[in-house]
Amino acid sequence: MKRNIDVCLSPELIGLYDLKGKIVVVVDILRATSVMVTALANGAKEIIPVATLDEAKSYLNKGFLCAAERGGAQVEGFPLDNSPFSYMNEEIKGKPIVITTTNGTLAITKSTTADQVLVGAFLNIQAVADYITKQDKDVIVHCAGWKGKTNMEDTLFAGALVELLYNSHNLACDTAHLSLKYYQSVKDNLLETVKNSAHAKRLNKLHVIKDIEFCVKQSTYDIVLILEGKKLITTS
Ligand SMILES: O=C(O)[C@H](CS(=O)(=O)O)OP(=O)(O)O
Repeated sequence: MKRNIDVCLSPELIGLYDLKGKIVVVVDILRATSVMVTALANGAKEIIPVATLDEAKSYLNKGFLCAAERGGAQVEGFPLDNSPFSYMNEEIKGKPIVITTTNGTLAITKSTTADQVLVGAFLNIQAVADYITKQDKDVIVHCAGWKGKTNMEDTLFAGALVELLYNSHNLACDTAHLSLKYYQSVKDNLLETVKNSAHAKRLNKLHVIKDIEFCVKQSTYDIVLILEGKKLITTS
């Protein structure tokens, strides 16, 4: 029997969805979930996503390696920022990393009533789709958006995942149709499309164009991130 896939376009709307018994895939392409996938693919032990700076500070005071970003910029006093390129070095290998960002970590903390919480990015989209097809569960893609608003790049990821799961999952509601059609209309020109997003323009002011180019690459990493308690780890 086919399962269902639905798309929630903002954390402000997640209360309208019943997450119980379902897999939720949280996505924040620019850049939180792309960073998390990159960090675990490059040897970090686990990611501890936290919603607030105060929580991150308490981990920092205990000696954890911490990343904090607000408004796209690294928060003073924290050693790591929100660029995937900061997670490709020896410093992170084998270590837990605490991350708080403007949108992505909030979406994760709002998803915890689900049966399973996965973290998705274009960087691991095929691995996420393959994992889901082996589970017998309905799926909700939870787009982190930007400060409660819908955004282009997370909606495009949702559409791409709907396309990959089209044969195993029914489209539960209109947002699944919308995101699929939107993705299919621009998928041959994904980078140029995302470069025109409001989020990319905000980040461009911070000179992170290479981050955007990296974050739209598909299936660079063959790993799946799953939330266990408060930690994101790779599934075995
Ligand atoms: O650093 C990022 O990529 C963004 C910054 S913001 O949304 O423009 O403030 O944070 P994220 O939580 O990864 O969307």
